[in-house]
Amino acid sequence: MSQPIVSLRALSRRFHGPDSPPVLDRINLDIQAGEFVALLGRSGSGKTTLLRTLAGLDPVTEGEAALPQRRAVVFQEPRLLPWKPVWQNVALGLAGNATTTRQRALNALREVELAHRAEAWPLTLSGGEAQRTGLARALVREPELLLLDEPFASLDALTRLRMQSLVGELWEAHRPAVLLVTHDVEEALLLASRVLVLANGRFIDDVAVPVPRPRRRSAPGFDALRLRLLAALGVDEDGHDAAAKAA
Ligand SMILES: Nc1ncnc2c1ncn2[C@@H]1O[C@H](COP(=O)(O)OP(=O)(O)OP(=O)(O)O)[C@@H](O)[C@H]1O
Repeated sequence: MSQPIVSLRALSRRFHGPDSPPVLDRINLDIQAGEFVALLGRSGSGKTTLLRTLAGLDPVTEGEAALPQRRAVVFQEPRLLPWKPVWQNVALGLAGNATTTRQRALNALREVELAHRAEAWPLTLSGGEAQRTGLARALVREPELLLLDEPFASLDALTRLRMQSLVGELWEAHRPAVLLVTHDVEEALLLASRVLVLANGRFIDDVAVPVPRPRRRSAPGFDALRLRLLAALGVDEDGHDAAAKAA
């Protein structure tokens, strides 16, 4: 296999001094170019901390991290600058003259089906449009590693479904490596080539998803993977704590 573009070795993260319990505990992780990885875990398991480390937003103090140069993040909230129109938010920080950066921003907006809102003010966007702007702002940088931190969590169910398939299409078109942090087992299985489960700062499962694309929940094997991942998360199908039910 070729050289991974992300390589973490014995990476730990503590927030309260060298003797505090680690939030990430000697993590090893390789991500290959173009691989779509989903990261599942219960609340507080360290998912965002890991994503922030891969984004270079959190320092590496224990262990080693090799990361690609071009990385981009889409957060749960789009974090747009309200005083700049949509296209300028997308173009923010791009190198080049005004004409080419505008053109690049417009191309990215077209890819997320938002070219018609290029001149709009962020506060006039719907939640889904704002998130698509965030996605365009990430794509325009042509990232080798795209980090998605629960990007659909605050969207309504239908918009969420549409965004999921849009992200799948964009990944197929551009093939960045992706790390998608999510709470949603089905979302992970619809999008990722591989699903990791984090608990107490360690990976407790690492599952390949050999289901052909475009993925359907009814595809053979999908449900077995869903049940396996729910079991790893320790919840039953209705979201109840499996251990509590067994007791
Ligand atoms: N800057 C920080 N300072 C101190 N503690 C932190 C900091 N960031 C995260 N933590 C702690 O690290 C643990 C893991 O947090 P993290 O946000 O990575 O979890 P998560 O899996 O993303 O949770 P959620 O699904 O609820 O977003 C939590 O106990 C959290 O309180």
